[in-house]
Amino acid sequence: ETMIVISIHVRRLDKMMNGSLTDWNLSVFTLDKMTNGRSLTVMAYTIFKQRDLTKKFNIPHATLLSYLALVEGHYNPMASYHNHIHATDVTHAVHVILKKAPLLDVFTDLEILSVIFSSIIHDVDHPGLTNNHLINTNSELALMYNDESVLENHHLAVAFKLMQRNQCDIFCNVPPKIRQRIRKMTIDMVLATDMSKHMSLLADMKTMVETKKVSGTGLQLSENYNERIQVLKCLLHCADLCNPAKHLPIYSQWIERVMQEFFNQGDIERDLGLDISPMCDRHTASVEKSQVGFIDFIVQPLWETWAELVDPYCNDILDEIETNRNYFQLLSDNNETSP
Ligand SMILES: CCc1cc(COc2cc(C(=O)Nc3c(Cl)cncc3Cl)ccc2OC)on1
Ligand SMILES: [Zn+2]
Ligand SMILES: [Zn+2]
Repeated sequence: ETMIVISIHVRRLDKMMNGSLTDWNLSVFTLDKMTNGRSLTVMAYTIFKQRDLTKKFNIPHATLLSYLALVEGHYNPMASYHNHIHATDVTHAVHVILKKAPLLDVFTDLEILSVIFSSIIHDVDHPGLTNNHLINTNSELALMYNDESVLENHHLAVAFKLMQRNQCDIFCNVPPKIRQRIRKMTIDMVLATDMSKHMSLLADMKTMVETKKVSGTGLQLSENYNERIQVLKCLLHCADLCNPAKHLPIYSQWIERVMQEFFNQGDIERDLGLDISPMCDRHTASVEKSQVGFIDFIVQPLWETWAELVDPYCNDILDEIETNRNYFQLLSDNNETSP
């Protein structure tokens, strides 16, 4: 599609979505159908406009549209989960979390630009395989990145490389020092989406909870970069893990997709005679059990710590997670009892 067609989509949807954009349970699947598979460009452009980021950072509209369309086109359509719709979902989640009362006026425009930019690009060109699989199969990517946060390093390299394309440097009018700060924050946040960093991220957040007095209104963050980036890393990580916090019809579609992706990897590992990765064997995996485990060990502890540190009022999210967890626990019990 030409830029004109996309900007027509954007303008038309901008009006429609204006109200619903901050709706936590907006269906990005419906949005993607409405935008002919351009939900990331439309979502991201609308958020940039609503937050006045194009004006604040002097981003030419055509450059923004070109870069967003280029990034969207570099998400892997063959990945059933880690495609451009996941990026739309995470970008939308970051936008909605940032709008919550305790976070209003906490972050600078630069930090808001950086975390929204990070969510847009955070999984670009994902192969639909895990880091461990890429390492165990001696892939080119693992070789390139010495087995360390292989995918996350790749997403970052691709995103910044694409910015060098003609008329795609969205930070062309940003002073070099500020560009450098955006780049540093983006690298730190996207590297922190590596699940192998989850436990240390959670531990650091719990430390912050211990030391941080959350004032009556919102989070009081110091000027210290490490403290501020810590919360931003967690924000993006929470958004990356927001599926179980959505209404069941939406959450179920993400389960379908992640299962398909994991099982596809398991099929490859079986064919190669490798050990099949956890939850990736379609012949033995229990979807219900793995979701209960995913919620109990990863998602609920993360969101509960987020609530303690930042948003004591995100009970609606914690309630949704618990409701979904109990639903899959029930399914799992029934599968046990009934033969
Ligand atoms: C049977 C396959 C299976 C796998 C799981 C775990 O479930 C999920 C896991 C993930 C999940 O692990 N996402 C992810 C993140 Cl946040 C960061 N880096 C890599 C990855 Cl893969 C995202 C969504 C899920 O369910 C909706 O539950 N069942
Ligand atoms: Zn990722
Ligand atoms: Zn992701």
